[in-house]
Amino acid sequence: MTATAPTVPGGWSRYLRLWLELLGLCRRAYPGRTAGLLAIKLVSSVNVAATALALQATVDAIVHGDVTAAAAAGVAAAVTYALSAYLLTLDFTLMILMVDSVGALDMTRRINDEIVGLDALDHLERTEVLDRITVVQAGGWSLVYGTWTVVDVVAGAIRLGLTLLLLGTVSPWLLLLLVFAALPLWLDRRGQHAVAKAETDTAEAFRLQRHLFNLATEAAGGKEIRVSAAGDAVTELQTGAWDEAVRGRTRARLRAAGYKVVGWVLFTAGFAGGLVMLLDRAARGQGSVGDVVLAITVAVTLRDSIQMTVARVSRTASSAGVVDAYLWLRAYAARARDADADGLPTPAVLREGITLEGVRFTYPGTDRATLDGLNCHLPAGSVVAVVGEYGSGKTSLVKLLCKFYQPDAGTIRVDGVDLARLVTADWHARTSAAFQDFGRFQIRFGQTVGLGDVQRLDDREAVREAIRAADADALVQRLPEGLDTQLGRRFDGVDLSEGQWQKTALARASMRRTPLLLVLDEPTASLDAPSEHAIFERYMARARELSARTGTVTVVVSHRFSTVTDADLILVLHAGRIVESGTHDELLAIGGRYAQLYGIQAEAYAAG
Ligand SMILES: Nc1ncnc2c1ncn2[C@@H]1O[C@H](COP(=O)(O)OP(=O)(O)OP(=O)(O)O)[C@@H](O)[C@H]1O
Repeated sequence: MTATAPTVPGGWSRYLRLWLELLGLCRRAYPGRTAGLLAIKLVSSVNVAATALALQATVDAIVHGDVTAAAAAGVAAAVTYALSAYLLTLDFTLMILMVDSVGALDMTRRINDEIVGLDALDHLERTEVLDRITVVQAGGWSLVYGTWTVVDVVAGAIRLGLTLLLLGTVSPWLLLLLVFAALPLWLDRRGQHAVAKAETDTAEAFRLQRHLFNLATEAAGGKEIRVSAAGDAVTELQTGAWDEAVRGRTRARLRAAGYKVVGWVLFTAGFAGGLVMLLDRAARGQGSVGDVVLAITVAVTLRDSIQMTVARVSRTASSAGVVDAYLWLRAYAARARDADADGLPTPAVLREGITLEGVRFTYPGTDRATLDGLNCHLPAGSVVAVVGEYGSGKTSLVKLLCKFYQPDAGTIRVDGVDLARLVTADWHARTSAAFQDFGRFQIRFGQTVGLGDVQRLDDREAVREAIRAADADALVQRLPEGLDTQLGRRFDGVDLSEGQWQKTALARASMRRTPLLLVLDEPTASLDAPSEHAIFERYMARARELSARTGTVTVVVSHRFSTVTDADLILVLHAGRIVESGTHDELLAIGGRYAQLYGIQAEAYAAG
């Protein structure tokens, strides 16, 4: 995926399409409730005019001495007035139900499916994507709420239109109130725009604050913070981030409030002028008494109508920040998926292997290449060791092989086909990997292993086989309920040591039967020397077995050189470049960097 931002097609129509789509979602999930809500909003919007007309008829009937007509119109006025209050309560209750169910449940699932479930990893390290995910995840419900607010705006506009129509029948001059009504709307929108921008601008500071909070309260980071007495320093950093975020948002909210006050002052002036004119007409005996009552009734409710419409438009505008972020993320995800849609199938078996040609890679948001000028061939069926000092780029190289990122330049070929052209999900389905920062899935032990091949998640025999491959049989035997043991103390389960968690990650990586790429990134970093030895022996045997079955390339990353001496090919990385490559014996014979570092480590081990 390229680093450029996606363009979201369609100006205003894109909002309209999304609102209609979300209304469709509500209709499919709750047809009765959706129809009910639409009906309530429509009836409410015409009800005010009905009340005003009934009052006008009542007063005129009284003036003409027609008691029966006056009583009938009076009852109609009372019923429509009571109906307003009843509909308001019903509307509120149904709205809450709708937003809770569709907004919280269905939208969260959608957001996860559409955006968070992207196959690549680079989006999780791009701030422009992360900022939007922060906004959307916190406000998924507001997408649905915003949609219904748009329906409210339409209903409010109908109500406002009817109100103005009735006022126009009394005096066309009263229609000027429309101009005064538009001013607060426009000013309020400007304020909301500033607030939405401030929310996106400060999302990073909020994320930092949450990260620091989690760091201090979760067991892993919390231990180190307590031992190093860094609690105050972390709190200070957290307060700083919080302060920055809140200050930005408060400034924008104050500006928005200022716009609102100015808008209301202007409207109040216009409204007062209209009332003076009405009183003048009444004093000069123009129109019926009923007309005057009608004008006063609707003029009084006009204030409410406008206030409600302004509030709804601002609510819609305030959810526009979330809508924009959501549409941007959808376009981003669609582009990523489109790039994959025409992808080529992953081969069933590797025949030649994986070839890197002039590969350069720079992490998103950084300006220095982490890997540069990588040229090498990883033959099908081989065990390739990648060694080098800390930070030399070993893990970055395997991330490229796993297609989590795209190189900035150069190509990675799989049996001659550019890896970028293979369907990412298919390539992932044929990749097995245990990473250095392995996941600690706090579910049942059997599941944490079975997740390595979801199709065989419940295949206990397959899970047991993977456990044996990772030399973790003894660990399972010690667990109170074996494969069914719940992991993680937070869930009333068993906590594992670092080495034991690493073994579960290794077992997970052993679930797939036909991977084309098997990545073991520092697979024994948390294990003791005997376990390390046993694991390497088992993995060399497994690599040979996979090699015969599917031509799998096994890539082992290690900075302990002694563990990889049996590899078919050793790549020595230094500052993002391959500086030497060959077998252990060949590299020793060269007497270069590998030989030097191997010698130093062997001495250190002997001394230890
Ligand atoms: N997500 C990232 N964003 C930006 N820079 C990164 C990221 N991950 C790694 N780097 C940088 O890339 C360089 C290579 O890191 P990498 O993890 O590939 O090295 P490594 O050889 O695997 O190191 P180690 O032996 O410590 O695991 C380092 O300078 C690191 O800071």
